Amino acid sequence: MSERSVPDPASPGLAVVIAARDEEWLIGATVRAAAALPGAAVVLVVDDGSRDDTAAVAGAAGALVLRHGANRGKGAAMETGAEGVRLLEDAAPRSAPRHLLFLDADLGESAAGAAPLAEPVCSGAADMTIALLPPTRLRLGGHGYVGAFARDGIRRATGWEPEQPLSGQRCLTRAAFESVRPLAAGFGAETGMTVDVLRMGFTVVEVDVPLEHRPTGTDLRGQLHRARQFAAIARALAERELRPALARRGRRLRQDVRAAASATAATARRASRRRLMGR
Ligand SMILES: O=c1ccn([C@@H]2O[C@H](COP(=O)(O)OP(=O)(O)O[C@H]3O[C@H](CO)[C@@H](O)[C@H](O)[C@H]3O)[C@@H](O)[C@H]2O)c(=O)[nH]1
Ligand SMILES: O=C(O)[C@H](O)COP(=O)(O)O
Repeated sequence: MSERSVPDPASPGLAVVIAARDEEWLIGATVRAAAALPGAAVVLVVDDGSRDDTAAVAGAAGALVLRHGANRGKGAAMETGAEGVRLLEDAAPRSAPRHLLFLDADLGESAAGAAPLAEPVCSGAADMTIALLPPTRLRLGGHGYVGAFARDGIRRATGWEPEQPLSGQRCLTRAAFESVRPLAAGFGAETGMTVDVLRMGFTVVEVDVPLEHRPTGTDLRGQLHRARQFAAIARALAERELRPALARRGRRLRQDVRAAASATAATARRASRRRLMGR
């Protein structure tokens, strides 16, 4: 897709990135709605190893499409999308890099409601926004235990408690995005990103948006999906709680090595003095 002109030349504008796996039914409507968002200069779909016609449908709807030959998970798809945006900008340099607006592929026409998500980032009021979907549309499937787990982990790591921690509909500046790469793997990406963005001192706000996404069911497939989310979030949180401990351990190790090295040098100096005096 060719890049469309941004109405305000002084504004960085938006690059919409959509990770999609087996989304041929909704991706076309999502892409068309995303392309019509104010400031959306490019819509980039990352087909994450789909087994259906997601890539072709997205391309026909006007998106630029990048493909993973095999499924690599949501976090990797988001990173591929951001890398695609960077390559586009390298080819046509701009004064300000575009903000990234991440949307899921299953929003369909409701993606048209994502505009308020970008406003605080475009105005400089926030470095990252997270979408708050209407609760009636959100709560259709399970017991919300995956969300509760992520929420609790983010609060323990940062002191901030998001209402909808899993939400992948989010907008952030490139500076914020670049500072938190690499993202956590798979469905841990959002939880890890929120922790890292906050720890880097960036501002995060949740924004009400009238988006609708496909609810996760309560059948076996739905519960396995939740189990995968849970495992990825647990990993993202464990990595983040471990990092300061590892850094502390690393500092201690370096101190011990330095101390041992200077003790060895002192012993060698003493031995050499003794040898000289003995002569
Ligand atoms: O291996 C995968 C799996 C999914 N997706 C895409 O990721 C998005 C979210 O996946 P979905 O199956 O709809 O998961 P949900 O449980 O509905 O997702 C909720 O929870 C996820 C984190 O656990 C967030 O990424 C989503 O934004 C949030 O709506 C969709 O566009 C998928 O096509 C991929 O790109 N690769
Ligand atoms: O779709 C989602 O956001 C997750 O799979 C969690 O779903 P639940 O809140 O219905 O358990």
